[in-house]
Amino acid sequence: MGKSLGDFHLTDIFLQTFTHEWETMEIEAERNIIVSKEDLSTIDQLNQEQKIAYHKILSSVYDTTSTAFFVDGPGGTGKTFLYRALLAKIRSQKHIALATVTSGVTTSILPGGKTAHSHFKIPLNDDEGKTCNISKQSSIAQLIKDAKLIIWDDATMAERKAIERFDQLLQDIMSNKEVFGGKTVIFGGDFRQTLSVIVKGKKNDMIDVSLVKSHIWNHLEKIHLTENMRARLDPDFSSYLLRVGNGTEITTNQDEIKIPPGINVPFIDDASSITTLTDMVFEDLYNMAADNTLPINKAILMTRNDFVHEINDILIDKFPGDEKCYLSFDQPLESSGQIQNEDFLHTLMPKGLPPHQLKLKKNCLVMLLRNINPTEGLSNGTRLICREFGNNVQAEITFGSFAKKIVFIPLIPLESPTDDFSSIPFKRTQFPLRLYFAMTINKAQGQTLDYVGLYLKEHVFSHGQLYVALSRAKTATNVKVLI
Ligand SMILES: Nc1ncnc2c1ncn2[C@@H]1O[C@H](COP(=O)(O)OP(=O)(O)OP(=O)(O)O)[C@@H](O)[C@H]1O
Repeated sequence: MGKSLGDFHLTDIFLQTFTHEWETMEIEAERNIIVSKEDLSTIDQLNQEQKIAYHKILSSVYDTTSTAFFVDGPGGTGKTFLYRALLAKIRSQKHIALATVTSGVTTSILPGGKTAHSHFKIPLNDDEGKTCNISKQSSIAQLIKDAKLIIWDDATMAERKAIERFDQLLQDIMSNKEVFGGKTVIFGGDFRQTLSVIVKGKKNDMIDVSLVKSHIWNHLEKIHLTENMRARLDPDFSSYLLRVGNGTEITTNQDEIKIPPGINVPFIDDASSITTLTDMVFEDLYNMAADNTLPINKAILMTRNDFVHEINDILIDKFPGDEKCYLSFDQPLESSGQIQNEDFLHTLMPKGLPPHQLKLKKNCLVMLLRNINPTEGLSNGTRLICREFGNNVQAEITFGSFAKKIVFIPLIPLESPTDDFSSIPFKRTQFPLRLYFAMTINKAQGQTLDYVGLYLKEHVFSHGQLYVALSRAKTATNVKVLI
């Protein structure tokens, strides 16, 4: 059974030594990131807009006058593609470039990507103090000092205070009062895709806490990408997406956006409509199970976790092959009455945790739920195909720089999220995996999918969420929406 550091009841001195060694390993890995041929090849593929941005940013990196940038572009305009080209160029010259994202969901999309919290120890909320927890003499500070470029993707999802603390940290480490201590920093994102910055916040509350309201905003040189590279083969679809994202698509009297007829799957009843949608998206389920070389890049997107589990259960039952079912070991983190009951804990399904009953089959697609080893390609959000089952799950990485690599996923203890107030705090020991037939819209951010099924079992709470979901697809013919 896997254990966490806390299970060993280590003394403070041991814990400090362990943390120090762990950090040293992480820094060493960061300094030695291997650039894949695929990432290097992105440099020659940049479109005109990306090329101009690429050269402008590189001249800031190598000149003495450094600039901070904001790369703005609707979904699919190749922001990530541009970052990958920049990271590949700088790292291939044996320099350090740090890739940061706001949310753990998107860490796997950038090579060597880590959350801002784990990279720069930025406090996540006000209770944790006002500055980043990094001393000027530490090896992390030295790494930051040595970095030629720092990229922070999805900065539109970050609270401005976090970015202001990051600015203070860089000024302190660099002993330089210029913005970001005179370092070349790129922020990027798409305000149309901002799902929620504050829990249950209204649009104006979200704007108030976002980067645009910070004094830093005016210091950022804006770079705009406009060509939708994801949907470039379907210009009408691309224009429709932009109207949805900009809030200019015509709405009904109830402020609802009409889904074009070709995309819409009419609702008859729950069971038959789900069958229609799943058959459309996964028409080749038998081929997927039989041919372990087939790239699987499709998913059904939904608004809520419990709906996702329902669809995943239906599809794993349909997926041909023998089932392997792993049962988790669940323990409460607080001791009181009802929550002591393990059977009750088994029924809980908070976000970011694997299910109590993890049903898998050979060649089915799963998503990793934790950063096990980002420098070796195992990040939160990494997509894998299950190959063999034993004490570990043997799986193959499907996309990105580590594609085709065989990895072993261990059993680990995972705690329920602290920001999920509907759940009881507990620890689940399970493989950190979830089936990938269906996922929440939130989890799909940053991805490009060959086929998207969208099941809106309840109204999406914002145009932004609808926009994120639809804009994962490349053409209108490869999107189906069931309402
Ligand atoms: N210059 C290019 N040549 C070929 N393909 C490209 C180019 N730029 C982007 N793409 C492809 O277009 C798709 C979308 O690109 P990317 O994910 O970088 O966009 P994005 O702006 O980061 O999107 P999102 O905001 O939705 O995360 C990807 O499949 C990417 O590989």
